[in-house]
Amino acid sequence: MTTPRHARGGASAGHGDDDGRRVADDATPGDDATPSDDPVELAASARRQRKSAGRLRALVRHSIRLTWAADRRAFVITTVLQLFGAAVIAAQVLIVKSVLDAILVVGDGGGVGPVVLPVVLLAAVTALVAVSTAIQANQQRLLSELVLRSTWQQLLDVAGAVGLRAFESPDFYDRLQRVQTNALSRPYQLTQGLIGLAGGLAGCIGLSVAIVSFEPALLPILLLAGVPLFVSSRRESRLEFDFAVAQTPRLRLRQYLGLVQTGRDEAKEVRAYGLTGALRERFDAVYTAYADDLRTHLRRRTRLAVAGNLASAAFLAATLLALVWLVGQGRVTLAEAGAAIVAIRLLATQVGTLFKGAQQIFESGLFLDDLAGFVAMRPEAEQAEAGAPAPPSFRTLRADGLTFTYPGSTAPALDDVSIRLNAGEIVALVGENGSGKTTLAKLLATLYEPDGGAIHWDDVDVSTYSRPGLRRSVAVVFQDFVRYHLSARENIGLGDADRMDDIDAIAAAARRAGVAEVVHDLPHGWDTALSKMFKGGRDLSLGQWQRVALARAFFRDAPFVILDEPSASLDPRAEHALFQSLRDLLGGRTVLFISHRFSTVRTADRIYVLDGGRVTEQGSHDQLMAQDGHYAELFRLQAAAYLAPETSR
Ligand SMILES: Nc1ncnc2c1ncn2[C@@H]1O[C@H](COP(=O)(O)OP(=O)(O)OP(=O)(O)O)[C@@H](O)[C@H]1O
Repeated sequence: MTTPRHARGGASAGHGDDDGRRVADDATPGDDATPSDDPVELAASARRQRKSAGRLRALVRHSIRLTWAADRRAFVITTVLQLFGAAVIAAQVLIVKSVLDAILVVGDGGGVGPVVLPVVLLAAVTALVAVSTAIQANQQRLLSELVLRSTWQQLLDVAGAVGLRAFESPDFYDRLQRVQTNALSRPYQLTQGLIGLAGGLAGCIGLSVAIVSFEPALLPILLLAGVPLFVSSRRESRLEFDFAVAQTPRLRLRQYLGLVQTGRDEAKEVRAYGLTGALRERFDAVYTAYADDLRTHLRRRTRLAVAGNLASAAFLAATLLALVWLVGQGRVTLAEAGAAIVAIRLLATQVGTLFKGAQQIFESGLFLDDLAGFVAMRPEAEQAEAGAPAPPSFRTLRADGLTFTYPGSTAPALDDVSIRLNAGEIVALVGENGSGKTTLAKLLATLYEPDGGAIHWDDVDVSTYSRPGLRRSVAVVFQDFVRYHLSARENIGLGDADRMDDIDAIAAAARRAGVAEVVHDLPHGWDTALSKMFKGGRDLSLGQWQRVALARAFFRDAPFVILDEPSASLDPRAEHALFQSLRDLLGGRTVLFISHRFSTVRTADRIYVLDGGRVTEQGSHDQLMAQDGHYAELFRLQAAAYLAPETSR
């Protein structure tokens, strides 16, 4: 992503950001904390990472931080229960030995008395394990959900902090998509992996101690049994990475094709053009191809898992044979041998849990890197928009020699543009499609930083002010304003979220924008959702929506108002009323408006004409008509279109 002009690098602003930094720091050389979006490079980078020895350590550290930040209590409870479970497993082995000892005594003609206590103990411990497992499963589910929430919070923090320029970058958008997609499944996998790793490790240690207490020689043979599992699980995780990376583009296409067929906005056109069948076929084809690849992939994974487990089983068999030999030698008692068999079986399960946990963490590694790289963008983005407290308004706003090229474009959208707005003036921007009007409005609203030139509020370069602070003094109605699928109250109240409860002011803004009656007729008044997606909701006409967008800007009560084609969907009466009363409606505020309708433009104090990203003419309507240039030509063209039928009568 292109670094904004005023980016100064920067200190971390919160723990989430620290996390992002640290994973990058923890990673060993060659690790790539901000992976490329090229699938081949991603796969190669993932492979490099998996080979590094510190990789698992770095991932575990990051996983713990993520989980800890999500919910300490649930994390502690789950970990303690897992460790408790592991300790109990080791105790179970020792109790089994006591039971066997007691049974052998009974077999030798002794009374049943000595058997009672170990059997009761074994039953109690078994019940304890069952209860602890049930509690743990619930805690684990809760923890996974909380990690998911925390991941979403971090993701939304970044999405909200980055400048608009980021949304022009395919790299940013790809990463946002990937983090979003993964955020749904990876935190769960990560939590499971972490807990499995901790529990498996503790279980292995406990059982190893128990086995060593019977016969130390058994342990090395048993440890060897873990090697094939280790090798096969590493290969499996590598396969999983490659599969995930290779399938990402297909997955995105599938998601998109699903969206087009289920989206409300698309529904009209899909039906009008009869696209249901064609789109469905494409969706099915993409899904089938994925399913075929998944089958092949799973076959490979199964082959690996079978090979690993068979080899491991062979080592286990060798251990059991060794045990029989040790019993024959008299080095191990029958009770110890029986308990050792139980321990060996349990150890195999624990080793499996351990490797599965490590594998899950490895498989989440790509997601963690993506997330870390993504989260690390936040402090830089915030730093780029930081500055001195912004003044509440200006007497004069001056844009001097603004130049701006959209990321990825070669031709500038604005080229050496200078304009001026005095407080209280109504200034219009006109020009043909693509001449740069909206781009200039976005720069004046401080949504983009210019590549060259500067914007001054009372002779101070606005890049020295906090941009969010400046934006509090600006109200914009965009050409493609947002129709929030929220209540009527929120649709207007979001103009100034801090005053959302001020229903009187919201109602006043609605009256000024001519939408109060529409709200009055809604079934639940202000609480009616302006969307058919929710129960009791209502949709509005495009013109009514435009009035809602205007009401939102009026409610903001900002000294500088930008209106980008505010009347495009208004009927002629409403448009006339809007521009006739613009001065009253906006009472002394500075207004910049963009319009293609010259009948509305002529009311402006000053008009700037843009052509090919440059200001070519400026002045009042009368001055521009007198100049007889581009403006006059466009004005006459439009006027003639209206007058032609009448004159031809
Ligand atoms: N997000 C973008 N990325 C790349 N180029 C863009 C982007 N938005 C606009 N442009 C280009 O910048 C130039 C100016 O666009 P702008 O939207 O400012 O024009 P406009 O005068 O507002 O046009 P219209 O009257 O059609 O709304 C055009 O060449 C356009 O293609």
